[in-house]
Amino acid sequence: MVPIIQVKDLTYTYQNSKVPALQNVSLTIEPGQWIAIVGHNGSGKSTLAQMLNGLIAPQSGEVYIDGELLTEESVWAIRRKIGIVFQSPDNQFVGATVADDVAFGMENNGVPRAEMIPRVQAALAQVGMTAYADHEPARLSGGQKQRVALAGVLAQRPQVIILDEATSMLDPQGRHDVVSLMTSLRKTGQFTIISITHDIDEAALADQVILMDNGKVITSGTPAEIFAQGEMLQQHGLTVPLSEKVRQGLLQAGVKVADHYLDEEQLVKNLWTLHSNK
Ligand SMILES: Nc1ncnc2c1ncn2[C@@H]1O[C@H](COP(=O)(O)OP(=O)(O)OP(=O)(O)O)[C@@H](O)[C@H]1O
Repeated sequence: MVPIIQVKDLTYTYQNSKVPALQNVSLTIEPGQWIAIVGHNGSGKSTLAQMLNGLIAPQSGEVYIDGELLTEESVWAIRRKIGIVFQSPDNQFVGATVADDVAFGMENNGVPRAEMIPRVQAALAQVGMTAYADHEPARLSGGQKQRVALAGVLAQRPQVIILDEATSMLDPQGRHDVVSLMTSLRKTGQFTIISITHDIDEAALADQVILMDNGKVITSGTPAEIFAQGEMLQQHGLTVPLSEKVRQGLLQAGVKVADHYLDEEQLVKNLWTLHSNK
């Protein structure tokens, strides 16, 4: 299988900075996966995301999307394969109505008008925002705005969706709505989802977690593999999910919980089984 994303030895230093934002970053992402990229502020996550769709060109190294090398010539075709939803719900709207806004990316890509309408409708249905098609984007809640931004990306039928801290400015309900949407998009198997996040509980839902620090990839693995390394996470300024803290606390107190990472639901089941078998 051709990896959907392959990054080889990427290095980048911003013009006005002495410290590299990315240093020899290499990684391979298989299609259909949900990847969480975690790391504390300034670790290089957003720079990497912008490099994946050619918003920033690498100073050295290579980016391959779906087997194709990202170059000045290929960047426009490749951008159609990769949609990004950014952090701020307020800075990504251009249309007067929600429907106009969802259509905007397709207009830029020269999709015929007759094709645009059903694609807008389908994308709005996919994010549960059909009833808001004629609303002004500015009047929506933060979570609704991010769902509309995601609809704009979906309407372009990308292979990869990057969410660059797309839930970080949302209230718990908005965050929950966007994360549920990501879960349902994953189930379709049609997209590779790359979520850059500070929310470790959100990262726990991913298939793979990539930990970055100081412009480097420190480690990657399943959430279970990564969260079992609590000390290492702390060294890089991150915490472990609540369920893992509870599990470790219980182990220390002599409770015979499972000896590996469990998400909240699995931990509750594990404790219930222990209780029932007493
Ligand atoms: N436009 C810029 N000009 C100069 N330096 C920059 C610029 N953008 C980012 N940097 C620097 O590059 C490094 C990586 O930043 P980047 O935004 O990629 O990290 P991040 O992990 O996404 O951080 P955050 O979680 O805060 O968004 C940091 O040292 C940052 O200060």
